Amino acid sequence: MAAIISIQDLAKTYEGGFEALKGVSLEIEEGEILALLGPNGAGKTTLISIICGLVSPSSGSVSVGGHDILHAYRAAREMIGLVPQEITIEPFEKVINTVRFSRGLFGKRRDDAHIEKVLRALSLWDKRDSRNRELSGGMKRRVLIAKALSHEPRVLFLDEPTAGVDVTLRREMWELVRQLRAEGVTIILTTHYIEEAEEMADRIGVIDHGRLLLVEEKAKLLHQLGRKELVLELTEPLPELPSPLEGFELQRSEDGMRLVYEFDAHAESTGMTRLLGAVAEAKLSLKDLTTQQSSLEDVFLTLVEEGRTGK
Ligand SMILES: Nc1ncnc2c1ncn2[C@@H]1O[C@H](COP(=O)(O)OP(=O)(O)OP(=O)(O)O)[C@@H](O)[C@H]1O
Repeated sequence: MAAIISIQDLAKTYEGGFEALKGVSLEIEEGEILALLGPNGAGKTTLISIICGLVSPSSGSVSVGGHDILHAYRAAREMIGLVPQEITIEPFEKVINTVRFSRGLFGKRRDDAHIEKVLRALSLWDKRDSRNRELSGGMKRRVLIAKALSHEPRVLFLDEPTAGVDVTLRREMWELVRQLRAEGVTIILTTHYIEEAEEMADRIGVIDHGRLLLVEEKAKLLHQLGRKELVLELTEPLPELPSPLEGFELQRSEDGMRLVYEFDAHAESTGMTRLLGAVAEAKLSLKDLTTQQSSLEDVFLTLVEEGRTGK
């Protein structure tokens, strides 16, 4: 797949000297769903805002569909729909006019059929003649999405789409995002919710302190997460591995009181039965036996921690 967004060595230092982005390079492929994960203040919104032309970069370059965001701003911006974090809609305007107007801003001719399709997809059609201020918070959020889709963008940015949104609306949004992807729209979402990234994304990027720490296929990350550990706590210290256990890749703790066996939880054969047979043969006395699985959350925290300590 070809890259629809190409980000090269992007940096941003805000007035006052704060470095919000420190050299981010990233290729976003056409048709993918990319989730950007990161703690508060990591630089996610700054990154999105630069791509959408709301914040100017200090250095580096970005192109959208081959259009440079500085030199061909209009062409680049036209390809993008942005759903911002904060609700910004005219309170007294009717829903349908809000969405129509957004389309007009991009110089696109009026297309009521498209506006109807978008409003229906977001369960807003029945509310089309309501004033924005009469809507619930969740519905206002849908109006933001409808606005972002009004000009048929090829790339959709969702900045914290489901923050403060109830479970039903969250599910509906996920469904909508999938539909859009099926239509070929590229989607970039920022989130604090690891489960959201897990549920939705094709690739996951982790960002912290203005740096992109990792971008990885979700399937690969989940595979790594499929690694489990079996921990054997012994009643007595083991000075060395007894011969029945030699064929296994076991880690022995320094004090000799623990053995750790790593295995792939998805594999057909985990080797655990054989291992436990060998443990019995070696006549080891066990105090406890546990399995642990690292979650995406663990991986995320480890990465952020490593990124901070510069490992
Ligand atoms: N206009 C600004 N002037 C100065 N500093 C700013 C400005 N906008 C953002 N920052 C700082 O840049 C850093 C990154 O902010 P940004 O909003 O990009 O983070 P984020 O990852 O989107 O965080 P959150 O998850 O909280 O939305 C923060 O420390 C923030 O205080």
